[in-house]
Amino acid sequence: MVRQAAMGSTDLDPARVPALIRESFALVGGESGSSGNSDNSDKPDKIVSYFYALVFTECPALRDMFPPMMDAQRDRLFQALVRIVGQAEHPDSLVAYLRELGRDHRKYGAQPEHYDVVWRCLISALKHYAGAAWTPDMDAAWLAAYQLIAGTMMEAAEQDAQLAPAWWTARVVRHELRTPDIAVLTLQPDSPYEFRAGQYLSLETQRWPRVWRHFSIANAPRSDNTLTLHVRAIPAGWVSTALVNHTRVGDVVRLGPPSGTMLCTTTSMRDLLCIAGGTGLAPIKAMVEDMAKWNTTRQVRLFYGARHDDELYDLAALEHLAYRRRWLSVVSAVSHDPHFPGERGMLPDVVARHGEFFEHWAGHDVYVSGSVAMVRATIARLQELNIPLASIRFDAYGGMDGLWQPGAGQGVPMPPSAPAGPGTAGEGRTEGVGHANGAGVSTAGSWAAQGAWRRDNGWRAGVAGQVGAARTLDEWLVSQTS
Ligand SMILES: NC(=O)C1=CN([C@@H]2O[C@H](COP(=O)(O)OP(=O)(O)OC[C@H]3O[C@@H](n4cnc5c(N)ncnc54)[C@H](O)[C@@H]3O)[C@@H](O)[C@H]2O)C=CC1
Repeated sequence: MVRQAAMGSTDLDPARVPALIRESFALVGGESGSSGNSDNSDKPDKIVSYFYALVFTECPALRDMFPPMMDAQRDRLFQALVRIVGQAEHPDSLVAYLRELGRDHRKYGAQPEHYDVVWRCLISALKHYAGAAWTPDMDAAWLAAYQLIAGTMMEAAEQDAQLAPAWWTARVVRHELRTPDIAVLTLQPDSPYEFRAGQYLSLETQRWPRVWRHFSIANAPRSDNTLTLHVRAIPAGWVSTALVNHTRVGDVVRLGPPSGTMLCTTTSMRDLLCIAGGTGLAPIKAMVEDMAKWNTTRQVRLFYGARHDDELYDLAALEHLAYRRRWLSVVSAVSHDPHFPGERGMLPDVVARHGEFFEHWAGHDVYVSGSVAMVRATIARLQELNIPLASIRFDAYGGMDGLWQPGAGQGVPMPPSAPAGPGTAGEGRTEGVGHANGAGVSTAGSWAAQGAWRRDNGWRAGVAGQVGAARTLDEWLVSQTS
């Protein structure tokens, strides 16, 4: 019965799935994002802790895939749920994200049977905290959702396994301390690492096994296969501190697959406005380096901001590139030194000031990269300058997910109260959540349509097939646990 509901039978009208998912998520406090003042405010933390306790009880071997400290992991799972619930009306918009998540989970050693464990524990945890208000229709709605989630992830992982390793080892071949807090590292992966300029990767150090953090690749693809990362050591940031302060040439790290869609489109003829705050420069630098291989006509205005001038750690390289490529101009700005003789101010203000001279900011393709706060403030200011959202791309991670809701172009900024990613800002990106940019959101999808798409394309195995044999979710749960 439940499977039929997901596939569009009369048992559960598929059109009700998004509303049911939202309602049920609200029951466990999910509607407030993470913390709020309602009675539900601490439920998200509790539910995710409870979920992991169930997972590790049922399958103790899974504990070895996770880091000793689970705080960031808990946060990421909740953010992923928020994202899925937030886009429940548009499951087709989740497919690319879920495929990336599936590929990325190969590095943890995730197997198809693990998805079953996760499903049982997730639904048990949701029901436990929702209490009596939980209804059988909510079971069916979540099952429909999970069928898409797990099926898409497993399929992507399986396909990726034919093409690429689950992870790469890479040796540090260069380590430059540009400031006491910022290092530029060059890595030599052990086998070909294919990526596109503007993408990011996840990285694990030997010092902190199983703790993965995201960093943008700061270079265009090179013939020698090396990768450069820009890393700022964050106080109490395990991986970033290890990379900046405790990593030496010859050390080995592990890399996950490249992700992200903040790519420079070669088909557009428009000039570029690039805005980079601090180490957020990394993906922008990669794009500019890439453009140096093929661009001749498009003007690129790059605004590069730091708090103090000694933190403009890559300015010399940018100016050198601008000298050789006349289509590139770089404006550097310092925000926290009132005596700095050059351009002063926060990046959005500096960009707005220069817009007076460039009446055509609105005609530019815009790329923004930096902290969550910087990206939010910059997008808000760009909107004041009548720059259409559809022309703005940003490198979003973790906490940026809450910035977007389906609807227009690249997305629609939400109020600042939208969920941010506590505890991980500054450590690159939040693991397991990925980007929120891309080519807009289609409104054509539905859970039913996605189910049909899966079926037509031979969606098989895993949760979908197994649950299908049971008549109700509870029946299936009993059959799985007995
Ligand atoms: N390492 C990497 O590969 C990447 C890092 N990032 C993120 O970039 C950020 C870089 O941080 P930091 O180097 O510490 O730079 P930062 O926080 O010192 O900011 C640099 C500049 O950005 C602007 N800015 C910062 N906060 C702002 C706000 N609230 N409103 C308006 N403008 C603001 C200011 O002009 C400031 O001088 C981190 O959050 C990091 O996670 C993003 C992409 C890639």
